[in-house]
Amino acid sequence: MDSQFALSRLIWRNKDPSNCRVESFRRWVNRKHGLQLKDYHELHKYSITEWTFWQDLWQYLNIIYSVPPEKIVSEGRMPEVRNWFPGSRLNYAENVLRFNGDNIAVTSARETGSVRHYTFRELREMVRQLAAALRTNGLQKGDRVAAITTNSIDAIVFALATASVGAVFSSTATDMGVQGILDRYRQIQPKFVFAETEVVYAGKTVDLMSKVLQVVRDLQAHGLQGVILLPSTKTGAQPQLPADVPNCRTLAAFLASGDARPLTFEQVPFDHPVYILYSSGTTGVPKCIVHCGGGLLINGLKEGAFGYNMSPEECYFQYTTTGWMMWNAMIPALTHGTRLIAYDGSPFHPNVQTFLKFISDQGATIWGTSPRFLVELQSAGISPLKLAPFDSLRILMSTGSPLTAPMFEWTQAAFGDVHVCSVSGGTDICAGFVTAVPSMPTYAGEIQAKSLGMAVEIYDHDGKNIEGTGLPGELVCTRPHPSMPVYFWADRNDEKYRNAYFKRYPGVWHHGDFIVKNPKTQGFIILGRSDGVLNPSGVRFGSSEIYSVLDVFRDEIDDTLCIGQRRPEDKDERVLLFVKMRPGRRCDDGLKARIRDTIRKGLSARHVPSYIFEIHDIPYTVNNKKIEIAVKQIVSGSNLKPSGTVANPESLQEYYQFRHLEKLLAGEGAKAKAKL
Ligand SMILES: CC(=O)CC(=O)O
Repeated sequence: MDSQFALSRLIWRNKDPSNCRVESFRRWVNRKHGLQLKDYHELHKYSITEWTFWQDLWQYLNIIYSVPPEKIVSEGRMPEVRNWFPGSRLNYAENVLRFNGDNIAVTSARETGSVRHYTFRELREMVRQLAAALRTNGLQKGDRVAAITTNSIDAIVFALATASVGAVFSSTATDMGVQGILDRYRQIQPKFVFAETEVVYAGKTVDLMSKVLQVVRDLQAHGLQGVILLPSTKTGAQPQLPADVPNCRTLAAFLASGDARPLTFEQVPFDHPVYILYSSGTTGVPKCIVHCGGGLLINGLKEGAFGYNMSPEECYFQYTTTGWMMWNAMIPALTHGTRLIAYDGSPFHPNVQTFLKFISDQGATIWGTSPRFLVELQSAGISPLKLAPFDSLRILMSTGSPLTAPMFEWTQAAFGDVHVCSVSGGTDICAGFVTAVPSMPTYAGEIQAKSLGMAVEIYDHDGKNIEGTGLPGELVCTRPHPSMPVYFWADRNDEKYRNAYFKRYPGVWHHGDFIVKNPKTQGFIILGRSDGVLNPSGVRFGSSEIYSVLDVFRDEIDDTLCIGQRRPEDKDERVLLFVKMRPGRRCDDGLKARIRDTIRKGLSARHVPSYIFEIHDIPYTVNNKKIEIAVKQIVSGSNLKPSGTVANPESLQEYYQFRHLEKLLAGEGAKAKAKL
């Protein structure tokens, strides 16, 4: 299917690839092992053939430990192999806090305009104080600490102080509803909860007190022992403490309850849990994915060093909430001495120009954003370089969903000579499977390569490797790596864990992404989630192929959603395209004809949807991912109770009418006749 690669065009090349940290590492591996690995691809091959690769990383990235590992890992197949570096003792927070000087560690900024810088020394002292208070109040290794918090210095301190004790941290964004929070925290039973009480988003002040109280009152029946309420992010005012919640204190009072003990780091095994994240299913209670400190540390350090050249000279701004894995994944940047920007608020308030200027003024060198944000910039006709120089920016990384080839081209042109890249992995590994490689060229629409140590392959339905064929298939990982989850919380017999990843291909991680590799460039294109693969008359393709060719309609179309419909009575699947129009525009027959024509020419006649419908809204998860599967299930006949992960659950209602297509179309036909 060559159409997939029609838009893959070379758009960027590093002028000095040999200076990249990944290249220094390759030369170091060659010297250490007497090898002659010529390029990234050979280094990757080594990384998935020899277990010593992980030991190389341990040494090269200077993991701090108190007891060395007895070995790297016991050889074997997934999912049994999860015990990496057995015998070792280390601490995630001790590694992350290895810098302790006067360079800025974290810039904590809010859309209200407040910007504060914290040095590594200050960060360490804040972690010390909080860890002392947590220990004084009874936090112990293995206990859980949860937060409902904005992305800020406080959240980073909560996570690191918790990790220093060997306890396990879990966070949700402040816009998560009561049910969503309880679905998560009832399962993990935190001992302490930190919660914001008043926040500002998109210019609106949001009082969180009643939501937080509902949550903590409920969690008291699930082992909660202490509640720490944060001041308003707008005014700094302290919250009113409720009389009926025992051990409820302000953050200031909680900190004051600690003592002057020095910061110590509990020495724990490599696979000791550090974070609990949640699967973003659209129905049912979320799975509680437990990640270990050693795995997220070594893999996070690897991605920072080799994907983004992180060092003390760099400043990394990842736009994220505390409810997305990118928040957890950004923290190891501190281990490189890299400054982090924690931003709380809407990028569109007071306007997107202010946000862009902020990024440039702060000197961000690495900026992580999403296709959705870039599309908004493009649609608004923004020329970023006219607003601000972005003279420090080197890397613009997009993740969360596929960045289409036209959007790659636009972004590259809009930001000039920066490394525009796309990466993909997910919550399940809190890392990337396919990633950015700054020493290699980029091609529009493509993710550059497999991440080191990740044995990514593409399987067909029968489990045959079809990676080299140019045909799309399932993204799988055939070898264990340390950032696999250690387990799911309260998952007796590992059942949910095995079902989630190993049911389809025994012994092989099935990730659920539909992916293709360009045999010419070796780059990857994620075509969508594989349970959303479109399959009319046996032709398999991904929704993002459709989204990609429809980018040309940006002036008229705000957003699109493409899914397959197959109701119990249908013999074959048909493709439905839903179109959300820009204000004042309509999806009339003329536009529908142009859409069909564009898809036919850009892809093929077989990709043309059976029906195109105008729709008011497109459902998204709170982490900005388009929800295809729930819509597919709805139009195919299922009734869904959306989970707290859906950002705009009311939007799903509109799709129920499309399960009775014939009736709907007959009605439309009658209306059209009546008009004549
Ligand atoms: C790195 C990622 O995988 C981010 C995401 O898609 O959620």
